[in-house]
Amino acid sequence: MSNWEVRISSSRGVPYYYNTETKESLWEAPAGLTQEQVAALPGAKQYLSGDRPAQVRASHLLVKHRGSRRPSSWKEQNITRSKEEAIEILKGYAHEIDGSAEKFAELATVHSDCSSHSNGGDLGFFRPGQMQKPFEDATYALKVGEISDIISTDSGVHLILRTA
Ligand SMILES: O=C(CCc1ccccc1)N[C@H](Cc1nc2ccccc2[nH]1)C(=O)O
Repeated sequence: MSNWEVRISSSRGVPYYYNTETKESLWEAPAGLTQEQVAALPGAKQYLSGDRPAQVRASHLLVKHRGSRRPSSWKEQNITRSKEEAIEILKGYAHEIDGSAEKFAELATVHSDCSSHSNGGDLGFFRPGQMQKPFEDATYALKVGEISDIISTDSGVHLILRTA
């Protein structure tokens, strides 16, 4: 069949169709493909399935470690703590936060290794395909107002508060 696949536009956060052979991109499904053929394209299940709300909003508190993809932050030029140490530190914050959104923003501002610290950890709205998968899945699994368990991404270990 054709060399079409479904991808996500990270700038617009919406799916588009990309032909890996002709390098052509389309916002709408290529003409001539049946509904079934579109649904069978690589990426269709992940990016076309409509069961997730279009966008969510979350704040997070990130503690990086030496295995982080970028072991540096506004706080610390060269982060050398182990992942285990990072998890222990984050457990301490989770205990202090104790489910409070206000405490979450306070601690994220002071302790988060992400630039979003300057905004209480707020990342703004995002859609499926824009954030690292473990982060996206954990956020969508939360109800608004809920705080996640500790989750791990290539960036480090996080606490997530879903806000919308
Ligand atoms: O990628 C960013 C910026 C994220 C951001 C989005 C929207 C508003 C403000 C910040 N910062 C990384 C750390 C990081 N890794 C993450 C992975 C998932 C979600 C948020 C993350 N933050 C880093 O600093 O290494």
